[in-house]
Amino acid sequence: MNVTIFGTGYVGLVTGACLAEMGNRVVCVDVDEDKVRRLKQGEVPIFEPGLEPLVHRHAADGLLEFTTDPGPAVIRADLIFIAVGTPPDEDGSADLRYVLAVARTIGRHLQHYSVIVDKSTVPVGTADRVREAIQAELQVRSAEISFDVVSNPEFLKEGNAVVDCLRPDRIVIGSSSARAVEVLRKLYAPFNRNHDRMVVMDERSAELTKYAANAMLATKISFMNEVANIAERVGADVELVRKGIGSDPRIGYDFIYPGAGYGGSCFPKDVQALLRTATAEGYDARLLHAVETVNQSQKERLFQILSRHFQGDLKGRCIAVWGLAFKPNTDDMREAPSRTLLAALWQAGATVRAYDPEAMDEARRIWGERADLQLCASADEAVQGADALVIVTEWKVFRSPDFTRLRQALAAGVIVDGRNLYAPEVVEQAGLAYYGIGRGRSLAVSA
Ligand SMILES: NC(=O)c1ccc[n+]([C@@H]2O[C@H](COP(=O)([O-])OP(=O)(O)OC[C@H]3O[C@@H](n4cnc5c(N)ncnc54)[C@H](O)[C@@H]3O)[C@@H](O)[C@H]2O)c1
Ligand SMILES: O=c1ccn([C@@H]2O[C@H](COP(=O)(O)OP(=O)(O)O[C@H]3O[C@H](CO)[C@@H](O)[C@H](O)[C@H]3O)[C@@H](O)[C@H]2O)c(=O)[nH]1
Repeated sequence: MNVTIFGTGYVGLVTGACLAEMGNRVVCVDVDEDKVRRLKQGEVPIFEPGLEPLVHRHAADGLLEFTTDPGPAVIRADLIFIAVGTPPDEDGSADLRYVLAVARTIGRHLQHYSVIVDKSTVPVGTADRVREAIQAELQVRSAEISFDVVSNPEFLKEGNAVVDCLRPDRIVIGSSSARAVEVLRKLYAPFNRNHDRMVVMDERSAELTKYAANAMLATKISFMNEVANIAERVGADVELVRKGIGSDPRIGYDFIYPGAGYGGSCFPKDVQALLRTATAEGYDARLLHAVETVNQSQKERLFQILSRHFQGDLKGRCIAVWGLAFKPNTDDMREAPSRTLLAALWQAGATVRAYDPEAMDEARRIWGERADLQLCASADEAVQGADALVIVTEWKVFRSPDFTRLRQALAAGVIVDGRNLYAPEVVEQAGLAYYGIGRGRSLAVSA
């Protein structure tokens, strides 16, 4: 089928490459000229495992093209995906300006029936607004062209996006048009070979499904961070508690890892947007408030632990940081807990030596040159001459360091394990002070 995708970010580019992999002819449109130029030259602007080979393969066989020119891309399409950003507005609600700009562009160029598929995460009611925006442009042209707008939220995870897209748990389709659902059934048939993953519902329910999924996952994380904070106070180890509850299939092991708080481009903004939707409808979503509040204070935990260890005086201290990306296997630093930590360390007069396997360019882009930040070429280099080490992101390469060497490198001999990667007793045997998250066994809490 002829597919056009607006937006070549994590969702648009991955979707485009995966749909090309299934034999569709895909054109990706973006307003960012530099991004499109790089993509045309075969440069994939984001780090996402497995994406580069797919993009190269289908750019070479002609199934995947990139352009900044929306007109021909709209005219050729059986399906048009909207996969542009929906960042938080000033009050936390989703900013729909990019989605609606694409809708107007579609309306200006549409020539024949197409299915407009919204993949961006958008508040309930957006499908109606997209439909109205397209219709308004058609009226300006006095054009009578039928089209359908479908909500098809995306559930991929960064770092695993290609696998998630090729083998989705479910494909949620929100549409009241039988014709549009048929078109999507055909498009997604190769993804449905072993069992039908399509869940068809109305647009509003599909839009809410996306927020409900992210809010549920964020709730699990905040709940577990809350349990971790209780565990510290009562002298229990949350890692044992995690295993103890995860073995109950009703709870499960997924998304119950305590840590430095959730980050990324989705959970923080989507929890906030759902809260705003509820508030706008006169409902006080107390649970969502709590999820967000717990997360904000959890992002400050690593700094609090360091500050307590150094008795409130971090001025002139040098802190090594392993991991800057908001999670492993990505270079994305949007809302990353590392940013909260570094800001607090700088505010307290400390300097930072940081290393991340993939996010160094992004870190350079965000912070530029500063006297209080050394971006290091390796994990080893980051700890040389530092007083303490903080693990913020659980990259595999940080999982089994040589603690004896770390003891020699770290002047004050302190490890803050923000992801509970290590066994406290093993770290302590090397003569290091160990602090984890919710590991009451080794941490007497007074704060
Ligand atoms: N990143 C994820 O893991 C993920 C997963 C599921 C859903 N989502 C949702 O999908 C949407 C996109 O997220 P993303 O992370 O891919 O965003 P992104 O910021 O990485 O990419 C968005 C792209 O859209 C482009 N764009 C903006 N206006 C445009 C226009 N008028 N025409 C063409 N292109 C335009 C931007 O230049 C940018 O390249 C958001 O609503 C997000 O919440 C994201
Ligand atoms: O047990 C856990 C699991 C995750 N996290 C943190 O939660 C954040 C988000 O992680 P993850 O969900 O793996 O990454 P995203 O790429 O943000 O994916 C989420 O957001 C996407 C955008 O909406 C959705 O499509 C995905 O289904 C949803 O998992 C990260 O900071 C993680 O460190 C924890 O602290 N503990």
